[in-house]
Amino acid sequence: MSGVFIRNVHMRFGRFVALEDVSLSVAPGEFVTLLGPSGCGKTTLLKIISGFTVPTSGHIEIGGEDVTQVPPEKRDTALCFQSYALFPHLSVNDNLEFGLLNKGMARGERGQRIDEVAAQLALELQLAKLPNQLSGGQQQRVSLGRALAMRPKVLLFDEPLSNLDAKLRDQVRIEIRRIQKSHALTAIYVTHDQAEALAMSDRVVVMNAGRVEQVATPEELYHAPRTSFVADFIGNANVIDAAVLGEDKPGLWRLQTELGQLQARSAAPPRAKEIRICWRPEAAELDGTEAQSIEARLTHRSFQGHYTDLFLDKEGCEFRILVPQVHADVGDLLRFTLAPEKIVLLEPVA
Ligand SMILES: Nc1ncnc2c1ncn2[C@@H]1O[C@H](COP(=O)(O)OP(=O)(O)OP(=O)(O)O)[C@@H](O)[C@H]1O
Repeated sequence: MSGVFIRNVHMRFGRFVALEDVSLSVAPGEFVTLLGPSGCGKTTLLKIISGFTVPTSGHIEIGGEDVTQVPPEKRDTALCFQSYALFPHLSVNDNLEFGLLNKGMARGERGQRIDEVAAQLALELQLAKLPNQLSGGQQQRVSLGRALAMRPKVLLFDEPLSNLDAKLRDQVRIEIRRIQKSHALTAIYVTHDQAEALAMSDRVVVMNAGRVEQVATPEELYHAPRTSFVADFIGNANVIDAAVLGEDKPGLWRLQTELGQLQARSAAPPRAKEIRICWRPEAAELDGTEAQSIEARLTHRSFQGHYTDLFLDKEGCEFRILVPQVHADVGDLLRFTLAPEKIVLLEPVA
């Protein structure tokens, strides 16, 4: 088992800074996702870990060894791309076997590995076909199978499920996770799909414009985002500005906001006098027992099945709440409560 250590990596393309001082430690057997919007540097970082790109400065360690200058084929990693990079003249079976042959694996074991991944990825009936006789989703699964069959110390994935339909994507996600866990492989997975990142990962690295915004478990990212970027990128959040007035009791902060004075509970003190705060739409309660309440006008409602999405406005400050049931019409004034524990203190206002 090998961990990956990324230390102070910078990457410049000419004058453009693609990665700025990125550091990250991935434990052996851990599944870590790089998540962020298009162009934030996820693929560049993955290419640096796999050895296809050498960083402008900084270091990569795999299994305790500095591999920054080691070529990709000499690192025990397998990279599974979004574009499949299959050998067009080889059958599916031979594509899956290629890396195993290069590794010098015995025939019996090769056959066993291929049968195993073919079954896991529902490719048993495709083994004799050539890549151009497969659908896009099947090609993507062959590419994935090729990486999984190798069982390298570190598995690297770049949006490997982008061409699968929703149902197959769910199944393959579970398979990837099962194989990775059962062989205790270290995995680094790139996606811009936050639902995928939350569902699959031990920890998620949220990236923004070449920098790491936050590294945390999915639960932590959702409930305790550190910045408004993270709060907004992971699920839905109401983000507003607040001025810190003081500490009413230890860990209970009084804030002045557009919604009036609010109390927020946080063991860590606010990072400045003027900060952003957020809360999740489902954190508010209509008819709640909490003393801290807010009155606002309903501007739109959208029925979602087991809950209703309410859009509210208080003197120009707009926000959303999710409630299980509501008997109110657009234009009505609604009172809802918001517990201080549900309000998260974010970064200083720039
Ligand atoms: N070889 C290169 N030369 C110049 N600029 C590059 C090069 N490779 C990447 N970049 C730039 O670096 C930035 C990060 O690219 P990268 O592919 O890492 O983004 P990403 O987060 O993976 O995006 P996506 O989700 O769209 O794949 C982009 O602005 C891209 O244009």
